[in-house]
Amino acid sequence: MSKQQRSAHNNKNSKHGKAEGAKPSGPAASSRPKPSGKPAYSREDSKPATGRKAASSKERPNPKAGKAPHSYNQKRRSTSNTTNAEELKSGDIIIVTIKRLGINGEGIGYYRRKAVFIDGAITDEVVKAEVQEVQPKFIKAQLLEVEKRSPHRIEPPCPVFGICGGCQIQHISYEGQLAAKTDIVREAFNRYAGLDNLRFKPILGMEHPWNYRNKAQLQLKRQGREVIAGLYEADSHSIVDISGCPIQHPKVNEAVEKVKSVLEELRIPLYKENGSKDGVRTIVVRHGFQSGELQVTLVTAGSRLPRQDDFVRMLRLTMPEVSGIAMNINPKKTSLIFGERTITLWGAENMQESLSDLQFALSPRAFFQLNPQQTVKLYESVRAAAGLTGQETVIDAYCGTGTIGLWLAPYAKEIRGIEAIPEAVEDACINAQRNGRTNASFHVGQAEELLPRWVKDGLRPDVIIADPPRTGLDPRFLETILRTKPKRFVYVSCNPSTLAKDCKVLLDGGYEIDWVQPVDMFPQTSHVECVIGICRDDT
Ligand SMILES: C[S@@+](CC[C@H](N)C(=O)[O-])C[C@H]1O[C@@H](n2cnc3c(N)ncnc32)[C@H](O)[C@@H]1O
Repeated sequence: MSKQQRSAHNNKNSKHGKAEGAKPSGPAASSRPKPSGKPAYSREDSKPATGRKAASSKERPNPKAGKAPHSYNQKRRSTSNTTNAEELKSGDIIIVTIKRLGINGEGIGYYRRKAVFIDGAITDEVVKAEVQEVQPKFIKAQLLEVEKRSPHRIEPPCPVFGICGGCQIQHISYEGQLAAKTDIVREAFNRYAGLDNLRFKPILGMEHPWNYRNKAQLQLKRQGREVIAGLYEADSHSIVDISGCPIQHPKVNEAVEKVKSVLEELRIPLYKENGSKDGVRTIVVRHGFQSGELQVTLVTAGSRLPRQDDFVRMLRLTMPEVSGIAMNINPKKTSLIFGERTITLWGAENMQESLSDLQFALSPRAFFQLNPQQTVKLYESVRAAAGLTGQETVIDAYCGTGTIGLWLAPYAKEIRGIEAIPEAVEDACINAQRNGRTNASFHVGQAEELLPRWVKDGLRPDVIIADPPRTGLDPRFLETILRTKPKRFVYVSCNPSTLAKDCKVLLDGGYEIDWVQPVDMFPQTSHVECVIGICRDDT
């Protein structure tokens, strides 16, 4: 695939760098559910969807204990279940039966028909909780004591669970987590698309649901001489040290420690240290599970890294397996981790990794699924949903480094990928060539702009696949699907709310959902990935 074959289009408004983790990032959709017969709530959409959230109170109970951190009797104001929900005040004590888990892993029950959100409570438990916030449509309460315990309640193994915002449901057995995630998806379709009879395939879980993350993306602070790398505590900007994080691969943890020690040793300034606007903001480490390679990227606020040569020399000595060291410059204060400019400080511009028998080049800013073991299951589900015969023209929208398109290329006539990040498209083109996928091309652009343009120029895709960030599909993209009427549409999503809302638009436009396949890409967190096969018969 030559560079000339790529589209020149490169829109400045791309959601660069938003894709970590849990495809991680970007706010969840802000639209509110329409009033229904059920008690309404919309908090799940008002929370930032970093995927790394937990209970918000400073005086947070440890959800594993099922006991209050302070005496419940001392705080008691009212345990009456006869108080009107409107009359409740902060500090009141209520007893709630938990009906299900919400999208952020919180227990949801009802008090006088008003939804109550309680972090750390589990479905079917009866809990005592202290009211923290009373809003017109919901109540937020803090777990004090578990009166009736779920058989799925377990001791969370991580010492910072409940403080670090990374995992939300370590206190639930893995079996319970899988069931809860399926319920979260069902509830989203029920609430946002009015569908309660969809065919759900059993969720695809992991045999060992730990050490699965191939990438760490950590904020930095200095404590004395020591550099601390971690995640933000939920609802705050205080950084929690996550050394030895049990969902990250040990090689990733080890690499983070080494980068920290070099930053410490060389006293390289961190962002905002001593009032400076320069310095290192974030460290990003990615590990190739198959290749064994390690890619280290420092995200800096300024365009110069103090003691850059010493940093490279020392890091290579400490970490001989490092394959590339890069610096990404992000001068702006936004929720995006990466800025637009990346400079290779040493080694390879992109890291090598493989999935099954496919080889991939990955540049620092390009998205790659965080859980390689589950990615193979995810992509096989996409293949099943696409129903290819070898004759189809397939659009791989939001294609990243071309992974889905290249997975499907042997089963289709032509693959055309669209991706907003130029480096990821360069990677995808290299990947197509390296894997001999001559029927695949990849193009820089916004999916909602490039697809309509291609359709205007006469393209009639048979199958469209979309794997957007958490924000879901742009209305222009949905409108193009409805106008173009591909036989099949495959939606890969990490946000059940936006997924269900977008599917509703397609269903109203004549499509039908074949099945829903939940895939657990992020064990111990409340996130759930889904592949949905959607089709129409009138084309
Ligand atoms: C969840 S990732 C999926 C990547 C790929 N399908 C995979 O499995 O690795 C979403 C991708 O969409 C890209 N993206 C975000 N907004 C976009 C837009 N409006 N148009 C095209 N690509 C976009 C991101 O850069 C990211 O690479």
